Amino acid sequence: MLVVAVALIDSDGRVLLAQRPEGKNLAGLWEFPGGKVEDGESPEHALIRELQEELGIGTWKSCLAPLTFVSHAYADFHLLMPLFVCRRWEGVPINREHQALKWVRARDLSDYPMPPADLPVIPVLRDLL
Ligand SMILES: Nc1nc2c([nH]c(=O)n2[C@@H]2O[C@H](COP(=O)(O)OP(=O)(O)OP(=O)(O)O)[C@@H](O)[C@H]2O)c(=O)[nH]1
Ligand SMILES: [Mg+2]
Repeated sequence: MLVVAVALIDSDGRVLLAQRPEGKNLAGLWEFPGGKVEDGESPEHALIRELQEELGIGTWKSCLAPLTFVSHAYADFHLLMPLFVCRRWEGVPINREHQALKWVRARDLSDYPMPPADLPVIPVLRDLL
């Protein structure tokens, strides 16, 4: 499964985490906004679409910088997830689909339970920030 996600970074160097909705797999865990890449979509286009759907913000391909990727074997599928960094967008993120949104400092990321696939990303973000 190809999923694209983003670390949105604000002007204070905090990262936006979003709590997965009730009823979805991994409900309650804190994830990076994003979602599945649909047929015929580029990863960047899928991410721009998901940011609009999930957070009501707009951004541009030129503002998406590749950071790392995740490759993780879940019991029922293998997740391949490119993770972009984005520091410029228009609008203010609003919570349209998640249980909660939270701006988190890099050193505090481990206080928020994340999907197992995401754990290797934490030190990468700490180094970046
Ligand atoms: N968005 C996102 N998905 C993640 C992360 N880590 C991780 O394991 N995933 C997995 O990636 C898969 C797809 O995510 P998703 O549920 O957000 O997909 P989506 O937005 O397209 O939702 P939908 O299928 O309900 O329309 C899920 O199985 C989810 O558990 C993460 O940090 N961000
Ligand atoms: Mg999603």
